[in-house]
Amino acid sequence: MLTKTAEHQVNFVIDFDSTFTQVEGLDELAAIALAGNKDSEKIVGEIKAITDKGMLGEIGFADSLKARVALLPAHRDHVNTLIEFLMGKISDSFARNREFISMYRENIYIVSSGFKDFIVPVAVSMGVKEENVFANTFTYDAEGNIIGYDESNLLSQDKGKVKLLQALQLEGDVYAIGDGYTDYELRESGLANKFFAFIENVERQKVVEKADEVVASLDEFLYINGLSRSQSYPKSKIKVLLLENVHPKAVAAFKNEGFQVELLKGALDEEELIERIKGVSILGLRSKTNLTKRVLEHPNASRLMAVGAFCIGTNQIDLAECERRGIAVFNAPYSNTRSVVELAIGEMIMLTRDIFTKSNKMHQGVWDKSATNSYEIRGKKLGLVGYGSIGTQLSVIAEAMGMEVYFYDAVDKLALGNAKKCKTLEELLSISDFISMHVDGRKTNSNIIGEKEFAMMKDNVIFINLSRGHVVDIPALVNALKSGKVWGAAVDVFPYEPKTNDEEFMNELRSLPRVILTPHIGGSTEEAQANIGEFVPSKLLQFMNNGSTYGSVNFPELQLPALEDAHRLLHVHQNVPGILAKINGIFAKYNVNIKGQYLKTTNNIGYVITDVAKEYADEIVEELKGLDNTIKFRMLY
Ligand SMILES: NC(=O)c1ccc[n+]([C@@H]2O[C@H](COP(=O)([O-])OP(=O)(O)OC[C@H]3O[C@@H](n4cnc5c(N)ncnc54)[C@H](O)[C@@H]3O)[C@@H](O)[C@H]2O)c1
Ligand SMILES: O=C(O)[C@H](O)COP(=O)(O)O
Repeated sequence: MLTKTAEHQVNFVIDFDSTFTQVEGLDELAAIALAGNKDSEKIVGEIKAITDKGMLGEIGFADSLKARVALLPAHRDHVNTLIEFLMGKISDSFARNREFISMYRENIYIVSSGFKDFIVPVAVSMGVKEENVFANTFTYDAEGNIIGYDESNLLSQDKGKVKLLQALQLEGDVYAIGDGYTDYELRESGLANKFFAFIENVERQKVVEKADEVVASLDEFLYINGLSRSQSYPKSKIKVLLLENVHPKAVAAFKNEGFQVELLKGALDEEELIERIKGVSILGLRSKTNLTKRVLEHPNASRLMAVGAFCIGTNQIDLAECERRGIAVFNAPYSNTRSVVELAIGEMIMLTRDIFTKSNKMHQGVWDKSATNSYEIRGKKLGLVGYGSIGTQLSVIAEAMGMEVYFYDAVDKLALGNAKKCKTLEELLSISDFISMHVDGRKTNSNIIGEKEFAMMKDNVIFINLSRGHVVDIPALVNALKSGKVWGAAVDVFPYEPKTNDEEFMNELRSLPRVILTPHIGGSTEEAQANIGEFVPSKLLQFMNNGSTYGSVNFPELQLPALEDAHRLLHVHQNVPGILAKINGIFAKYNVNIKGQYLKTTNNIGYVITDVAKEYADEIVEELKGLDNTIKFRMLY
């Protein structure tokens, strides 16, 4: 059975504010009651400050409660509004673990120094027994205004939780879960066997220090205690490392799912990456961080499951090594295509009108009005090297602007519009007025444009490289510019690029006239980065949550159905004959009911996904993991 139960009776004493729900109920009640009041911010601030002091044990609880209620001009209607608000603020990990709550209903207690008036409806809606909710109660006047609270209630007193638990005399072990000092006091008093500091919503150092265990989600608590839960392995224990300042949307996407996320602004070199990849399961990078074999084979990278290239190019990643290790890689193949195309068009116009020279002169006070060496792009021949997503989109737009488009691609591509296919690179180079590079960054594309290729070009050609730096031999381009073979150039990518904005850009192209230099920003628009920040995490999350690999650049591609009332076992293995039979042999041996099974292979690896009934023997997992040629195994609940 995967669904384990505690071997002996355990009572779960759970705090409400900032634990069961994400917020402090009384603070929120104050904000609701004071909405529109000119002193609202001040009074709510005072109430919150007192709440915090109480949580940290810096003032006695009874004093803190009295002070806060005295500041609270609330009515019964405000309490009703608060209840509605709190229904939407149940902590994520509690919301997804209703099954645990119903399974352990008899032994789950909500013990709070808050108020039953709003706690009971919220807790009961989640399956908690009303009789098991212990909290204070407000007193109201005839008009429904809150005028105080029941001061005889143990929970309104100092050490109220301790007194209540003494009175309850629970049988069996007691595990206290909460974010406040008063929750720890249950452990200190000996009434609780263990105290779990719950930090999903708020982390208080003084409380964390006292904890037997610190849990970032209810799943983590359930995992530690071998209890039934919604996640096979708690996401709060899974590390996501995002590099190169990926869009905040990406950070939010992973945080919202409960992962541990770290974001670094710059790229990392090999040594730094080896250091930082320790314990990381999901890595996000852009074009500047190289994920090499050396990094991948280091023991620090042993937890790596998935990589997101938050860009188009994936030449910086050793895809084959990732595949060999069962690490799925995803990218954003179209999210910045348009941005690159727009930049290329803009640069062609700027160069052919020699705008930068004129603009620089103007800044020095020189008025040089003349049409000499200034041309339209209309009617000129544009030669595209690489006719993929960017090349084709540029082809269509350039043609709409009146250019004659030629292209050369390593594979046979259908021409769009009136574009003309060139059979050889030489043919394309010899007829084009503008040459724009849009090949991918595979190693064999190193220096595909060098002295020989520049020599084949027309005189006064305009040359653009927005693809990858190593595609063009820079000294050869410098010579071609100096000799006048190339009239002007726009270069966005370089064989070596600074790791961060703090590093100086060093390149022989610096200071040459009619050369537009940009810091690899072809894809750096707000639109493109926001698109990428949504697209890549969505692929990574699908892989993590459901096993789907659709869109992966190195893995067998599978679009899997949602997981319904089953456990999903994901097995990655070397692609040798007989593995599927062996896997199914294990299922047959343990008489497991298979609900669905999917298999896809590449030349090197196989990916088998099996959905099975929730009840089966734990030994199956061990046997599957132990099968010869297994690369990776994981399980989804
Ligand atoms: N400057 C930037 O910020 C920026 C932004 C996005 C993409 N890029 C770069 O642009 C590249 C192209 O992007 P894409 O989306 O069009 O990729 P793509 O894979 O759709 O197209 C690349 C095309 O180049 C062709 N090709 C590869 N090697 C070739 C060669 N030697 N000769 C002729 N054709 C060759 C391929 O067959 C393919 O059709 C990316 O791989 C990336 O490196 C740069
Ligand atoms: O491959 C890409 O998409 C571009 O080179 C952009 O890379 P970047 O995200 O590092 O700017």
